[in-house]
Amino acid sequence: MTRVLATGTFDILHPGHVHYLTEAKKLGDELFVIVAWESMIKHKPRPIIPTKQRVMMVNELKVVDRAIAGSKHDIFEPLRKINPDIIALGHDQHFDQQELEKTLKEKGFDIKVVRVSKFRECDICSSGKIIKEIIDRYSTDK
Ligand SMILES: Cc1cc2nc3c(=O)[nH]c(=O)nc-3n(C[C@H](O)[C@H](O)[C@H](O)COP(=O)(O)O)c2cc1C
Ligand SMILES: Nc1ncnc2c1ncn2[C@@H]1O[C@H](COP(=O)(O)OP(=O)(O)OP(=O)(O)O)[C@@H](O)[C@H]1O
Repeated sequence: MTRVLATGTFDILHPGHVHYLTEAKKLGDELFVIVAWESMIKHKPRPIIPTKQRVMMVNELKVVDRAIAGSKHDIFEPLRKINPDIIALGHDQHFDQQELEKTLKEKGFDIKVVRVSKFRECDICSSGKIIKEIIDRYSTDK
C-alpha cells in the first residue's frame, strides 16, 4: 500500500481542489489530507471557514480516505503518525520540492515529494478569487 499525503487550506471548495486531490491519489493507493490550522497560515488572509468545518468537508470527498487538522505548531509532527510514502504538493504551494525532500531526509523521513499539475478548466478555481468575487458583487449590489 502506497500512502499519499496532500495538504492545504481548502477554505471554499472548488474543482481545483478536487483535481489536486485526484492527481495526488493517483500517485498511490490511499490518500490522507492535512487541513491547515488558521494559526499556521501566514502567507494569505485567515480562512473564512473554521478549521473543523474545512476538515469535515474534505473528509466527505470521495477521493479522500482520511482528512485531519494536523499540528498547530510543527508540520513535521503528524508525519510520524501518518507515515506517508509520498507528499503531493499543489502547483502553487510555497514549499520548494527539493528543499522539502532534503529537510525530510535530515529529520529521518524517507518520503518522496511530487508536485502535481494545475487545473485550468474552470473560471474561478481559487478560494481567494471566489471570496473576491463575492465581495465585489455584494459591495456594488450588481
Ligand atoms: C508536509 C506538510 C505538512 C503539513 N502539516 C501541517 C500541519 O501539521 N498543520 C497545519 O496546520 N498545516 C500543515 N501543513 C499545511 C501548511 O500549513 C499549508 O500548506 C499552508 O500553510 C496553507 O497554505 P496553502 O493552502 O497555500 O498550502 C503541512 C504542509 C506540508 C507540505
Ligand atoms: N486550480 C487549481 N488547480 C490545481 N490545484 C489547485 C488549484 N487550486 C488550488 N489547488 C491546490 O489545492 C491545495 C489547497 O489549496 P488552497 O486551499 O490554498 O486553495 P486556493 O484556492 O489555491 O486558495 P487561495 O485562492 O486562497 O490561494 C493546494 O495544494 C493547491 O495547490
